[in-house]
Amino acid sequence: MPVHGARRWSSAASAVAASVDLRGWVKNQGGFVWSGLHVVHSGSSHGMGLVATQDLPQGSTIITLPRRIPMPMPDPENAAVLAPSEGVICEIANRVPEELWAMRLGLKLLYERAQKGSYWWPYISMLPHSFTLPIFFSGVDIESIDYAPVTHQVKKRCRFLLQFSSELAKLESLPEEIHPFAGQFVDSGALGWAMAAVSSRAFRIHGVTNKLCSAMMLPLIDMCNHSFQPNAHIEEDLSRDAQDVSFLKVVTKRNLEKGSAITLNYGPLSNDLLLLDYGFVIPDNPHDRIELRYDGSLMENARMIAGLSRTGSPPFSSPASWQVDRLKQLGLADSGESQKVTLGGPEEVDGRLLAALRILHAESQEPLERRELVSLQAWGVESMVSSDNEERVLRTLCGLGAIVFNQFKTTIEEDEAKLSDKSLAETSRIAVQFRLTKKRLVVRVLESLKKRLMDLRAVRAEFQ
Ligand SMILES: C[S@@+](CC[C@H](N)C(=O)[O-])C[C@H]1O[C@@H](n2cnc3c(N)ncnc32)[C@H](O)[C@@H]1O
Repeated sequence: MPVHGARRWSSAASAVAASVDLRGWVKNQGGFVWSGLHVVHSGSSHGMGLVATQDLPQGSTIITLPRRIPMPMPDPENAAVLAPSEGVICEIANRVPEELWAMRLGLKLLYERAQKGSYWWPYISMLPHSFTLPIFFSGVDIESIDYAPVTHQVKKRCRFLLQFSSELAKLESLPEEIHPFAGQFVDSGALGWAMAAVSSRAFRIHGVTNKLCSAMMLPLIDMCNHSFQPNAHIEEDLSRDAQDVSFLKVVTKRNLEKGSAITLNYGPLSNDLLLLDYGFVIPDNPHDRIELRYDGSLMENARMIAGLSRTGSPPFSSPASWQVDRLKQLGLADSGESQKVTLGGPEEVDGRLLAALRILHAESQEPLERRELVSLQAWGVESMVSSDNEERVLRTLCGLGAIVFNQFKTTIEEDEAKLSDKSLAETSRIAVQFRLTKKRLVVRVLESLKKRLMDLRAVRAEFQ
């Protein structure tokens, strides 16, 4: 099922000398690269990166790219100026589901990679040959992720790549002049390589002009690694000169010391997205969450695990009609996509899940009658139905956390022991790191819920 690297696929770009001076190329194309900026191998799992070889003050521009350097998806509305083979790219890109946007731009990358004399050769030849994204993991490593929402996505992407490559095999009947990949068969490995190159390196810039909304490959800028506390950011360059050449620039957000790695924030991404699209995870990621499908039976199990007896309320799996009405308002009464709820993230517990449990634990509808749904979805004394109801909600959430935690096949200690094995393959390491971050996240949420419970009990004791 996993796809294999693009080994068999030859590219025109590979004919270029292995070591291309990307900085020199950017400058030759009319861009600016600060003289103290160097491309280095970070010596860690981060791969290549950019470093400052001198101190630099905050607000300094370190890279500017002219408009012609970024590689966007060809615009089908400009069909008149596109080469016929590029028009074919636009056409096949339309068959790619929206959620796999990286594959669309990946087709353009493969197109350029196959063209002799492509403008982007110097850039493409510098791209990594392999990626640590889970579409390239072995079946064992995919299973070892041990987290259904992600393994499901990985398998879906692998299936798509295999199916799409057999669809693209039909392009073989096209005459070579209009064949988008210069007559070559694009296998699932080549497609996976391109999708990975794009998902891990393209940027979606939301600038002030409407031309900046689509994803683009940004040569050199894409050598910057990620940090949630970045020291640089990308800006649209509004001070264009008469030739309208500068387009995007990277500007320092802080004073840089000599030796600092230049980092950008790739966005408020969960570890799921970081793993799927970039092939790495961040321990203690503040944007990470555990995804669950809301289900009355699951809530009922959580209640039982928490040791809570049923008071006057019906089982959570068959709530009273007034409860169903409120759950419907939350979008949690019918099955479907909208039933995704989460634990973790800045709010710790998904507001809809919190509100649903407050509703399910209410013994009658009276205390809820005057309650707005938004209020039920927030933490705080004013959002509680009653302190007794809140205690039950918090305990049920702890039960839910325990269920989630126990679903993992290994313990935190076992994962830590595995990671201490220096001979562990990189992809196996990433899979274990991923599931470990999820478990630690559940532990953090549980600790925080227990603290809320203690605080609530302390307040209750004060008023008794
Ligand atoms: C936009 S590229 C950055 C340049 C890249 N390091 C290279 O070798 O070309 C994004 C990739 O860099 C690596 N990376 C970036 N930030 C990272 C981080 N904070 N931790 C681990 N790997 C990171 C991941 O492999 C990711 O897919």
